[in-house]
Amino acid sequence: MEHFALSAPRHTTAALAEQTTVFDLRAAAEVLTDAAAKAGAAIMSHYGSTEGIEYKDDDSPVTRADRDADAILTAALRDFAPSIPVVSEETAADRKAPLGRTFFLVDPLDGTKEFIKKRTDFTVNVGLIEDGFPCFGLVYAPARALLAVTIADGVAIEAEMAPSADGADLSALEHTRLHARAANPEAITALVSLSHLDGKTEEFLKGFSVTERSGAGSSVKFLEIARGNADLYPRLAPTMEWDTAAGQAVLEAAGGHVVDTKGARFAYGKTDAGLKNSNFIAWGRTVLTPR
Ligand SMILES: Nc1ncnc2c1ncn2[C@@H]1O[C@H](COP(=O)(O)O)[C@@H](OP(=O)(O)O)[C@H]1O
Ligand SMILES: [Mg+2]
Repeated sequence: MEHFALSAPRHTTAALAEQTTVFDLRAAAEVLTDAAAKAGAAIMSHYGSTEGIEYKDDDSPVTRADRDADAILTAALRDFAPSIPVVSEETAADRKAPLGRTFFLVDPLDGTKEFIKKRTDFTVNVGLIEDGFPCFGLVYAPARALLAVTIADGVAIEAEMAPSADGADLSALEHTRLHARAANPEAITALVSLSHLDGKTEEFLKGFSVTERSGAGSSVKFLEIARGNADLYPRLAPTMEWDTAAGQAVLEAAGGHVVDTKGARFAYGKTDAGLKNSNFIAWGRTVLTPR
């Protein structure tokens, strides 16, 4: 894989983040990589523990790991960009309240079911929405030491990064640029939710020549398409905006696509729907229609 230089200057103060009318994506990537390493360490400190697991209204679990990681990420965002609203899975009290043109979406631990089962497919997610679409995303799978983050418009990288309570320096990480692959329509690799697979998704997959298929939890599915390891992830079952914003940003910067069932780019800020997503389909470089 091609190496990509990380040469832009470091800006870490709130003042600098907000001086620019075009959001400083590079600064966001640095600050959030550091916060993700810390959040990952907090999550891993609870790995394998069954203490403090509660269940939300949609029956999805929330653990101490979710809450600790959320506190680290939201504090980092408030410090970095105090005037940009932060909507987090754990703290979004009123999901119907109007949001401005720009806001962060945080899912501190996506794939909580997989985390509880002590699998490795769970992630830390931070996305930035501008005018309805994700323009920045960070996805971090601490149990895989795998970081993916957008560092400039249309550029996403992956790096090996161990969780660390001391944080991390993005500039010091060895990294490669992410490129989604072009699909062979006769041999599609599809990814599906491990915990929320449904009949509609099974039906949809019959429209394509799927020769390989695997189940995974969390935004790892977006990541595997962005890494060029799979072609298709149909999601015809409920998710929330914070589940998908970061993964979509990374995948789009890698040359992939996330579309709604009409083929339009998947959009955000759906406060009328309480930030619930409608169905979507994630693709690598090639978007196919069912045969
Ligand atoms: N009934 C429901 N309504 C809204 N979102 C749901 C849902 N059931 C599952 N989800 C979302 O789907 C995510 C898991 O997706 P996957 O199955 O691909 O791993 C969950 O993320 P969390 O694990 O962060 O709660 C949760 O937000
Ligand atoms: Mg989630």
